[in-house]
Amino acid sequence: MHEEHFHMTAPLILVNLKTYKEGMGNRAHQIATAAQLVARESGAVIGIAPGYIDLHPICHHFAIPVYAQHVDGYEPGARTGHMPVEAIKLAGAAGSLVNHSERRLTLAEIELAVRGIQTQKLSSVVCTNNDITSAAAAALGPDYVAIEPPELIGSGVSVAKANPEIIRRSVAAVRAINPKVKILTGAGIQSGECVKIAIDLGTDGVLLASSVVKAPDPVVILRDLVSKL
Ligand SMILES: O=C[C@H](O)COP(=O)(O)O
Repeated sequence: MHEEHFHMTAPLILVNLKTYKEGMGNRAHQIATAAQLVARESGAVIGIAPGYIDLHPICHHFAIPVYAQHVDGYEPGARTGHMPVEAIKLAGAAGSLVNHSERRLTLAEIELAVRGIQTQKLSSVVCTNNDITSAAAAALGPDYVAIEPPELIGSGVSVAKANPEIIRRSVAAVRAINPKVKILTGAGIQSGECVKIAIDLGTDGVLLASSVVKAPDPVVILRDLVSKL
């Protein structure tokens, strides 16, 4: 999956399973099955970011981009409880989120993780909370910056509708620093309309979680999310 993913220009719908009970084990496989089905029938690029335990089996059973939720930039070696980039690559991951709002890192750690991901030729998605941190993240040259206002995460209120200004400002800030960096936005994304607003504001896709992970039938939500692409 790696090569196609790097060269893709289509918008990315990236579903983070977080540590929701509804996103673990069999349910992670159910969401991956739904993502693959909807991606195939729509032509959209739908990736998922499962927990580490589910990363390897999902990478090997599904032809969708699979991301780790976090990675450490350290070299493999005498460290305990860390996740080297080499480990997620061996598991088959396409890349990793870095600095998610629920897994914040120091600036030095973000830089180390982005370099490690680049060295392994995987895809990096650096999460940010506003336009200023988006500009700082863009200076590190990741594949994606994902702007998510923390107060809207998991709220059911869509950033695309509640705060389109922060998306606009972040797109401008990232483009001014490095126009090659792609942009995702997230927090409360739940429908095709949210995705359309995000794309129309100049982003390259969305990062979302609860609306898909907690849905009784993830296929229904995923079909709606890609309906206006
Ligand atoms: O990683 C995903 C984001 O934190 C958004 O979460 P949410 O879609 O539940 O608001």
